[in-house]
Order: sequence, then C-alpha cells, then structure tokens
Amino acid sequence: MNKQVSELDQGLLVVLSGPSGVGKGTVCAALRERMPELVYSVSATTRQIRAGEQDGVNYFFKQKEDFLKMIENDQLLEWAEYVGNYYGTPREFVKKTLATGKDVILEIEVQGALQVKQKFPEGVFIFLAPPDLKELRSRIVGRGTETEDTVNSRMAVAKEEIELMDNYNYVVVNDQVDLACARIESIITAEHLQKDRQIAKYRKWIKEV
Ligand SMILES: Nc1ncnc2c1ncn2[C@@H]1O[C@H](COP(=O)(O)OP(=O)(O)OP(=O)(O)O)[C@@H](O)[C@H]1O
Ligand SMILES: Nc1nc2c(ncn2[C@@H]2O[C@H](COP(=O)(O)O)[C@@H](O)[C@H]2O)c(=O)[nH]1
Repeated sequence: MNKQVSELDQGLLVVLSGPSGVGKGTVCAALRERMPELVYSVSATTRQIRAGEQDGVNYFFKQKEDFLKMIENDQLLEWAEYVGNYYGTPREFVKKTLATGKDVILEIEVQGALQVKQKFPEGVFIFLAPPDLKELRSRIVGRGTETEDTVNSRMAVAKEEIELMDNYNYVVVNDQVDLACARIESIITAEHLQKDRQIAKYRKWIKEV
C-alpha cells in the first residue's frame, strides 16, 4: 500500500449512481481507461455470478450468511437490499485508498449512495440519468441478463430512484458513453480545483511557515 497523506490531501470519493441499466458499469469502465489513476471499489453482493463476471473483479460474490456477518462486523461503508439481493461497499479498502491520496469511485444504487452521503458529505455524488425511460428499459432488456419480472422490478425501482436525483451534486445524462465520461472527468477535475479544498491547504501552509 502507498504512503499515507495528510487529511487535506486525501483522495476524492466519487459516487456514481443511478438506475439499473442506465450504463453505470459501461461508463465506469470507459472512465477508468481515460483516468487510470481512479481506483474502483469492488462491491460485495449475494447475487448470482453472471456469465463473464469474475469473483474479486466485478464483485466479491458472497453467501447471504457471510454478507450478514460483514454488516454485523461493520465492515461495510454502506449496503442495500436491491431486487432480492444484498450489495455493499467494503469500508476498509475505501478508507485506506483515500488515505493514500488516490480518488476512489463507487458504482452503487441510490439507497447506498444516500447512506454514503450521510457519512461522507464531502464526497462527489453523481447521478447518471437515462435519456428517457423507454431507452432505460431497452438497455436493461438489451443486456440480456434479466427475466421479464426482474426487468419490471428494476424499472419500478428506477422510477423511485429518479425522484431522488435532488440529493446529488451533479446529474449526467448517459446519451453517449464518451460524452458521459467526458462530463464526469470534467466534474472530477473541477472538484479537485474547488476553492474550499484549495483554501484549506493554503491556510495550513501559511500556519506552518
Ligand atoms: N450511452 C449508451 N448508449 C447505448 N447503450 C448503452 C449506453 N451505456 C450503456 N449502454 C448499454 O446499456 C446496457 C446496460 O449498461 P450497464 O450494464 O453498464 O448498466 P448499469 O447501470 O451498470 O446496470 P446495473 O446497475 O444493472 O449493473 C448495456 O448493454 C450497455 O452496453
Ligand atoms: N448500494 C449498493 N449498490 C450496489 C453496490 N454494487 C452494485 N450496486 C448496484 O446494485 C444494482 C444492481 O447491480 P447488478 O450488478 O446486479 O446489475 C446496480 O444499481 C448497482 O450499481 C454496492 O456496493 N452498494
């Protein structure tokens, strides 16, 4: 693990959230190619592994008992039950990575994002939005991973999630993957330049001189 930095130089916690099928995974993967320094937090889940997914890469796939133990032992920064499965962010990895000055990105659903906001209001909360709901359904269906029932459940949750957009700092429409990535990259760059973060550092230096 890299050296720890002072509290003022900690990395940014970027939370990319939004309805299932909007393209969080796709945009996040493209963003990590553009910004290889951005560290992706691998979540834990109890859902079944999909074809092409790898344990420890896409998710840490857990039995329900093991996931519940992680909750009991306070090992998760946030967790949520989503359409019949549990999902959560391992706390220690995020904490340690931010402490080395690196930015971390979480790709999570809305209940979890709101929990992170409570605990970590200085994070950057980005809602990835679909161009419209018809396109959202066609992306979930087009991915070919869900039954008709789970498509309907995910769409029902999506409508509730869109109502919660107001809790985020930014809304980025994922009309085209490269455009969405460019918008998110600009947000991250701007957040690093945000004046309160800069002022705190200069004040510390002035005190030290
Ligand atoms: N801008 C886009 N235009 C068209 N299709 C897209 C776009 N972004 C993503 N997709 C497609 O939409 C589908 C869903 O994308 P993806 O799996 O990344 O969504 P997600 O938000 O991560 O979903 P989940 O939350 O369920 O994991 C995929 O088939 C992906 O290729
Ligand atoms: N609250 C959390 N939500 C998470 C986490 N990891 C992923 N997710 C979200 O769950 C849904 C469903 O994901 P899928 O892989 O089954 O399609 C989706 O919105 C993910 O973003 C997490 O750690 N916490």
